[in-house]
Amino acid sequence: MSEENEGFFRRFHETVTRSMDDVGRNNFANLESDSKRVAYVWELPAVRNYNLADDLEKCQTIAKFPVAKDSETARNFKSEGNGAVQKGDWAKALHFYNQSLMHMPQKEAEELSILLANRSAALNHLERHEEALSDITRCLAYGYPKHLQYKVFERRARCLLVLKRNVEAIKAFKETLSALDDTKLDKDKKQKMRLDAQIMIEVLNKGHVLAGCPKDPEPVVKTPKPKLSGKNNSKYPAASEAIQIDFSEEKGRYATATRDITAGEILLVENPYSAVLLAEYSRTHCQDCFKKCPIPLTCPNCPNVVFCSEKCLDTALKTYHGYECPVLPLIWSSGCSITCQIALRMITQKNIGYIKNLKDLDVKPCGTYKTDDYKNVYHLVAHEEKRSKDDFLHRSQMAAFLVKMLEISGYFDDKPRTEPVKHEELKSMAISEKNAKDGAFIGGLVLKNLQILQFNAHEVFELQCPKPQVGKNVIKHEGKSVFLAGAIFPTLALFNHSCDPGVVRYFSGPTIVVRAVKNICKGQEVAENYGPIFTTVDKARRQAELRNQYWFDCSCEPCQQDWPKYDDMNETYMRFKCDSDRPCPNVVPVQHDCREFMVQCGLCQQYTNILKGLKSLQEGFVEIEVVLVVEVLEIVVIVVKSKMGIECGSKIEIKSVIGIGKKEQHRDQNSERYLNSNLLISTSDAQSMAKP
Ligand SMILES: C[S@@+](CC[C@H](N)C(=O)[O-])C[C@H]1O[C@@H](n2cnc3c(N)ncnc32)[C@H](O)[C@@H]1O
Repeated sequence: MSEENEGFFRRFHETVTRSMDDVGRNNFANLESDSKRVAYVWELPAVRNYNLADDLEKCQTIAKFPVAKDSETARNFKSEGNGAVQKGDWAKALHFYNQSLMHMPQKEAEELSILLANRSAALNHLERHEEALSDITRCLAYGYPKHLQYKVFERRARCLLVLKRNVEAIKAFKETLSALDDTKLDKDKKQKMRLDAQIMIEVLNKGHVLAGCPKDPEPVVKTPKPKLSGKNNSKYPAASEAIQIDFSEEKGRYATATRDITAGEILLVENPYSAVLLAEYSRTHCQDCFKKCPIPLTCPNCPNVVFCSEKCLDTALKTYHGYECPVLPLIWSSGCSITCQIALRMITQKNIGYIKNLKDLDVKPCGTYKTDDYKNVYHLVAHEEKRSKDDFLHRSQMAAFLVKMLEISGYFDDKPRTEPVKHEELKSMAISEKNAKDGAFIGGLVLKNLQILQFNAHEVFELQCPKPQVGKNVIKHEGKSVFLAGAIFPTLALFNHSCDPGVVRYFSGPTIVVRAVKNICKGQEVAENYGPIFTTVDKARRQAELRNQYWFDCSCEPCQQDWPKYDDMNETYMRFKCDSDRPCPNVVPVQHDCREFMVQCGLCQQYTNILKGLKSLQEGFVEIEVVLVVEVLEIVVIVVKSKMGIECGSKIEIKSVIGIGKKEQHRDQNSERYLNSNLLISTSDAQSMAKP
């Protein structure tokens, strides 16, 4: 990939780093706070004189992200939509109207209203009546021309009829009648429509009385929110009361079971403190709740992001998107990774007044551990004491760049800008004098966020599940998890890793759900999975990955006892933990045709009774090949192969599940469970982050 395609941040980083001599580097290394580090970067001549406008001219990726809406592009899409209507291709028409709406500037209110009316027609034909109704309301709000309104009122009435909302339909037919007074239709047509509407009102009124004047049915209820099994923990409300957070010098904080936990229990349901959608999904998924948006609402100012509802649009505009909107093309084109975008969102989601009021951040918070309290996030592991000066320098440059973007966005003036960024504003990467103090404080927070996210961010997945194929004794699911966004979950971030984890994660929008996948006894650790697990990755690689990415030496059971991977397990012998009186870490291999029940350990020479182990195997073990997620919230296990006399195709109780998804997919996903967030630059999408 060419340097231009990679984004311009790398060039900025290299230029600034090269410009520093040993004295400058030493001065930087001696700085003691994050805000001083970022302020130092802005003082460097190479940063003050850095002309980003020059870089942008060379940057090819910027062309992918238009900075403003454009009526010509919008009108071209609209004509394509109208062409598709003439051919009766309503799905294509919907696609083009969506595109047109995305690009149409807000000042073209009448054109927007016509587009929405056209889209409602397409939706009605595609039998998406609820969505057609929403577009009709929107088109009227935009000022749909009076002489055409009879059309949308009549469409509204027909949609309501299909949805059996007859009382509302009567009202809509009455609205059609009054709107017909304003039409330019010829007399006969008008008369016919009037008669049709009157007949419908009469028939519906009679039917309504005959049926005993029932109320209209309520609109369809959305998917219920996932719920914890049992009560919430009073100190950590996102977690169940079955979990507590302990501390040790060598492992920091970690979760343990306060009582026996049964496989399948939901142990944590948490909203993210911050979450950011990957750029490649910004026009297909809601920027705020990550739902797929086949009928998008668009940002009034930019053509780059979509929303699923007025509620999400409103939330985003009033907070983070209001500020990010004018600089998003710059941020995406810089090539910065999703982690850097989360570090920025942790600021933009709150206004400058809130951020400036954050006091005594270094005092450890006590009391209830709330997910939306920045202080809790601030105290997550950042390993500052182990960082090199080069690491700090690189992150400080990223923080300086991100805060410069904030300045351009109007964040410091508490007023989101609406006009596109001008090239003159990019002739220096230093922050202006008037924002120096606030800039240093916020820069310090962004730098801290970058360090925290390195160890605590999660990837958010969307489960894509096409219809299952039902065959003889087997239901085949081709579902796959797609990496959609990055997020930080403050309570889940307190769970440590084990290569034989006790839980799995899945998502309902940006909300994370954590379920036990095995029985966990009271007092035992409830461990997460940071990526490598013993079933698929050998010990040396697991240890290297965990050391490199999370800066700890894993001493979990599979690492201590060097458990074999699935593929290396030998069917001719079984392995039993040495069960002698003395604590012995050995695993005793037993041939499958062994006739003894007391076998001797090669390490401690004591005897282990293997009958106990065999009995628990018989009770709990089945060979599970397929583990499915049904409607995201329910885990169901279907046996397709069993050595234990369980019928194929039957549903079984979960005793021990190693993950969600097909065995193969589980393997693929595991390496990507956590963001590779020690990296600041991503080359294309966040999946293929390149080393800085
Ligand atoms: C997401 S945090 C987990 C919570 C953290 N222990 C705390 O005190 O906030 C990740 C960090 O926890 C520590 N950690 C996680 N799993 C560990 C383990 N199995 N053994 C030792 N340290 C671990 C490492 O320092 C790692 O960088």
